[in-house]
Amino acid sequence: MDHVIELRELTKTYGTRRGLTDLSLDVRQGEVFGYLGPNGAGKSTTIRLLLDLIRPTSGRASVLGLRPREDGVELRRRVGYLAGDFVCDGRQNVRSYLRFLAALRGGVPQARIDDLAERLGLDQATSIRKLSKGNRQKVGLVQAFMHQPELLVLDEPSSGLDPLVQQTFLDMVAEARDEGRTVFMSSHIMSEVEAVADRVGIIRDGRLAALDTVSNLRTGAVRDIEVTFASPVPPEAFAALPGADRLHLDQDGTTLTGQISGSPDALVKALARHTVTGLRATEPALEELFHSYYEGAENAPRAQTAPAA
Ligand SMILES: Nc1ncnc2c1ncn2[C@@H]1O[C@H](COP(=O)(O)OP(=O)(O)OP(=O)(O)O)[C@@H](O)[C@H]1O
Repeated sequence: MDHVIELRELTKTYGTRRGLTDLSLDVRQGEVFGYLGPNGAGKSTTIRLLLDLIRPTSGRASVLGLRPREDGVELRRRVGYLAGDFVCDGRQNVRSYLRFLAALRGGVPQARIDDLAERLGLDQATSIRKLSKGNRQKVGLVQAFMHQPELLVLDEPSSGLDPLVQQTFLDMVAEARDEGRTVFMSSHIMSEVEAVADRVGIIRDGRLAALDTVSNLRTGAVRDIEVTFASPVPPEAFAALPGADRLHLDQDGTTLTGQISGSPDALVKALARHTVTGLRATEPALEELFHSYYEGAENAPRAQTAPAA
């Protein structure tokens, strides 16, 4: 099975409201797939459809080769799911709550639960009822990871976690991938998706606005550049470069500024014919790409500051 998740023209309407429109998407075995989008874009709708928590208006979904509707029981056994609105309640403490969930999943070694709880800094002696939001989220993470599922489906998994715990979570995701598991995670936090995802899907208004690797998404982006030369260079030196139609050489011929879109390869080769004394170029962060995609797909992804060199 190459594709752990296959979505075909998946559409979900809520009365007259459109949750998701014609979504087709494949998630490959063993990859971490980051699913990004602003509030109300349709991320949770997609995730709920995967797990048969809601049913599509049209289109179809296949998860681990199974059909969410018909094979729900098997699917839940093989998937680790963290809901965006994960709630846990009850009089028991964290340890007995997790043991209860572990039993539902056919048993999980206590050492595995203890290890995850310890890494996340979750005190299992605390009463579920008294947990803070962040600690409830940790319970949600432990229950999603503990049975070592083939597929992890995580809706806003970092919500409420402090930065150190967020890092631990990212380590857990990377380890899951190293073990051959697949992770589908929605997020608002670009830096975490950038740090861990192999591919990214950007959803806007219920439609897929972009789907690619982080590096390919960046390739189409615009970089700001500034280059200084030891001696004047002729204006025609950079006139015919692909993607470099917005470059400007100053009157002295020693400073080149402007923007370049796509691969910087041709520019680098043209620069190599001269003595370069300074070079500043921006590396567009996923965050800027993301904002440009959901603010208006017609705008080219645009980099901001943060010198790359
Ligand atoms: N039960 C529902 N009834 C009516 N409309 C709904 C329902 N659930 C979602 N929607 C609508 O569907 C659209 C997509 O919502 P969804 O919750 O999937 O977005 P999201 O990307 O997960 O957003 P967020 O980041 O805010 O959780 C929104 O316009 C939302 O108002």
